[in-house]
Amino acid sequence: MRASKRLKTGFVLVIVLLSVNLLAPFFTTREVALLLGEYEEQERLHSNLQQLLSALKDGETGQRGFIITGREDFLTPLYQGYGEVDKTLKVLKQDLRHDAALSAVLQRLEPRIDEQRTYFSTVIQLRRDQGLQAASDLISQGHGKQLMDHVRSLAGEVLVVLEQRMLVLEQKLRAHERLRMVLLVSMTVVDLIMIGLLFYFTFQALHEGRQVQRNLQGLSDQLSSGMQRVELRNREISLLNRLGRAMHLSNQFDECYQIIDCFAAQLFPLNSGCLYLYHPSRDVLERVLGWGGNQEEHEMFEPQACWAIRRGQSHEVKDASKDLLCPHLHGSAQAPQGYLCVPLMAQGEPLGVLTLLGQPMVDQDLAETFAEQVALGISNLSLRDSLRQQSLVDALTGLHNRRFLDETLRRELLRASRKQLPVAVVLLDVDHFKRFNDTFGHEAGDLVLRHLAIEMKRNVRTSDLACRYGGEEFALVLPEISREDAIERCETLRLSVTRLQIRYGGQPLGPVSISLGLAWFPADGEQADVLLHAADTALYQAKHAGRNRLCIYRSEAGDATLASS
Ligand SMILES: Nc1nc2c(ncn2[C@@H]2O[C@H](COP(=O)(O)OP(=O)(O)OP(=O)(O)O)[C@@H](O)[C@H]2O)c(=O)[nH]1
Repeated sequence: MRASKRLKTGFVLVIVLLSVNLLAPFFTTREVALLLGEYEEQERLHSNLQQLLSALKDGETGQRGFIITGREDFLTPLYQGYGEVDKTLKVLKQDLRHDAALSAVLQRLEPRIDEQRTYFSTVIQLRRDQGLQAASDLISQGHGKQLMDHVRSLAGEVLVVLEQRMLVLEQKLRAHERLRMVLLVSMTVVDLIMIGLLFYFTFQALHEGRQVQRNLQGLSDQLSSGMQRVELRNREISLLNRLGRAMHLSNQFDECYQIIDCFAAQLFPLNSGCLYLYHPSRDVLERVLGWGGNQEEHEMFEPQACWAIRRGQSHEVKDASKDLLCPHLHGSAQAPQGYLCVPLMAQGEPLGVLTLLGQPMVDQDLAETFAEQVALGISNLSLRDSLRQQSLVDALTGLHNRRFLDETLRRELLRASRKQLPVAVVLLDVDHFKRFNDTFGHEAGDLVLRHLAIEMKRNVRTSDLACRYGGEEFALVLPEISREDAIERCETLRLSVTRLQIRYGGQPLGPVSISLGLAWFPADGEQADVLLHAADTALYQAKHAGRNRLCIYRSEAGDATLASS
């Protein structure tokens, strides 16, 4: 039973007991009052009878006084005593009319009193008439004494009965008194017990109330900390979503690393961290990003130096004296305090590792979700970059394609314009290329194109651009080059092509030559299409002039100049 319920029951019991406490004395007191009334009645009867005897005695004394002295005034007590006796006798008869035993005694007593009164009257009259001697003689016969003794004996009978009754009533009164005391004491004890129990239940109820309050407070605290955790989780989820979206929109790795840096600082504000990615050679991991002041970490390390990479799962170190410390973190000031390495995986392939250091330890689930997002973002970016590279590279020759040329040439011209530097644009075409196809087959023609591409790459600087412009036509963009150097470069290429000895299926394909047209920025045009058109015009002129030569565009004449033959 709960304390509050016990408390209610206790209150009801106390009210019941208090009611009994009030009623019990009422009943016992009423009983005692009745007994007392009865006792007083017996006592009054007893007293009346004593009074009656006393009056008779007074009367006898008065009668003796008169006999001895002869003086009438001695008779006054006798007359008064008999008056009193009559009155008392009448009252006694009235009071004892329902008491058969005592009424019978009274009925026997009354004639005796009357007889005694007659005897006294006779003696008194004799004294008056015949004197003292005659009265004394009569008295000395002892009849008067006998009458008095008889009266006393009858009155004594009544007195004894009354005294016995009074004794019985006294005993009853004492018994009632004892009962009342026992009741009083026991009720008091029960009351005290009940009050004690009430105190106990009240204390229990209060204690239970406080316990309930503490429980409620605990629940409230749990709820509020749960809400805080939910809010934190929501914030983390929102940050992770934003990280994913931002990485998806990013086209460059540097920008992508900045995004990771920005979100890592918000998700793990109390920790520092590093992001390592596999080098294209895949034999080492390079640090591409670090945040939170951990510059003492290694710039690169071998895959074997990280337990997370070796095991293919997160590696957490809470106590450096008990857990395995990754070798790539040897010498780190923060790592012995605790760290977490999470491998970055995409489509089952390891991309790198995320290392989070410092106290408090990061939430592993959050770190792994973050690592998943980062791996996905980097993997997508790599894929997009690779697709973009593929879309800008010609599959046959490995040179950039025309689309790349269009993008790059515009940028190069802007840069050259800012710096006021020249740019040479060259278009070149294999002479009588159709013959290779027709004579040896299309694949042989492809082979010629691939050899030409190799020669082009060999003869340009890394800052130059060699592209397949379309079909058997190619382009060169040579920034920051003097006119002489550009002509020399074209000539070197043309001559190297003529020295080619290409064989297809064991069969020599014969001599290969190219024709080239050169236009000049800014002299021949400032726009890409204008320059390309000028170079094409010069190329046409080279073909027209007999092929295997370079022609330079002449803008003022709208014509091209032969530079070589
Ligand atoms: N094998 C091969 N042939 C190609 C490719 N692209 C274009 N061609 C062929 O190259 C030939 C180009 O020939 P033409 O433009 O008539 O001129 P040409 O034979 O090069 O003679 P010139 O007047 O010296 O340019 C066409 O037959 C095309 O089909 C390619 O990728 N591979």
